Amino acid sequence: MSVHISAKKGDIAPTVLLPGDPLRAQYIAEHFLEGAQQHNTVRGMLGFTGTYQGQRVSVQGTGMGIPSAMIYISELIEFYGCQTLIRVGSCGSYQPQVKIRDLVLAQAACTDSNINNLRFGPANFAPIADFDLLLRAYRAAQESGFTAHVGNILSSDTFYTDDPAEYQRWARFGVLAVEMEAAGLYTLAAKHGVRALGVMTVSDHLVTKEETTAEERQTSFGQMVEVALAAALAAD
Ligand SMILES: O=P(O)(O)O[C@H]1O[C@H](CO)[C@@H](O)[C@H]1O
Ligand SMILES: O=c1cc[nH]c(=O)[nH]1
Repeated sequence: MSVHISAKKGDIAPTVLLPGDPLRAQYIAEHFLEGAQQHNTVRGMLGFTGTYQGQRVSVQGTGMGIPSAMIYISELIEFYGCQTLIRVGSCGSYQPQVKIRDLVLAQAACTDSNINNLRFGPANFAPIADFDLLLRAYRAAQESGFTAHVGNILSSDTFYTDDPAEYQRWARFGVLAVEMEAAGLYTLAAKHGVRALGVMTVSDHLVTKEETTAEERQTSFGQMVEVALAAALAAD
């Protein structure tokens, strides 16, 4: 086992879906995977491995925020040898055309986190998605008739901000939406030479103030998982 995951080497598939919420990991295992076995309960950060259309897939909760997510992602890559990591999360829309329940495929992820300032000093590193995964996810969404927006997002260190209009600075530069982990995922994928993508569902809207209900989130959430699985397995 690694420090935060109790699975044995080999128990986790090379392809892993990464929801922030560990109970979403359980939901995905129960509704999308066949023969899913729980591989982690340490700190309640549930992880499961099963098959999807005959191919092994794992799903591992990451917790909220870049620091928590980077712990799990580091261990998945360095200890378990995972090669394809796809975040499946919720996000808040910054743009009127990115509507509630739409999908956002994060081509790149800005961040207000200090992770890359620590590495690169005054220069900036641009965390980006794996192009192949991104293309396959977009095509999968199109083929299924799901509305998916491709572009830049913000991975923020804060969920609650002092200034509710702060998002407009990012929105003016075309940033589509905010979440809290993708920049950490993309940075670690670049460091280790593995593939990563963030597929998000818009759960709330900073412009219109709309929010999804729990039931709605479950329905659109299914689209996000379908797209992530199609992209991951088509690329294998
Ligand atoms: O729905 P998840 O995957 O947790 O993602 C989003 O939701 C959490 C905030 O509520 C943050 O983790 C953010 O990135
Ligand atoms: O991080 C997040 C996730 C969903 N919605 C937000 O506004 N922020």
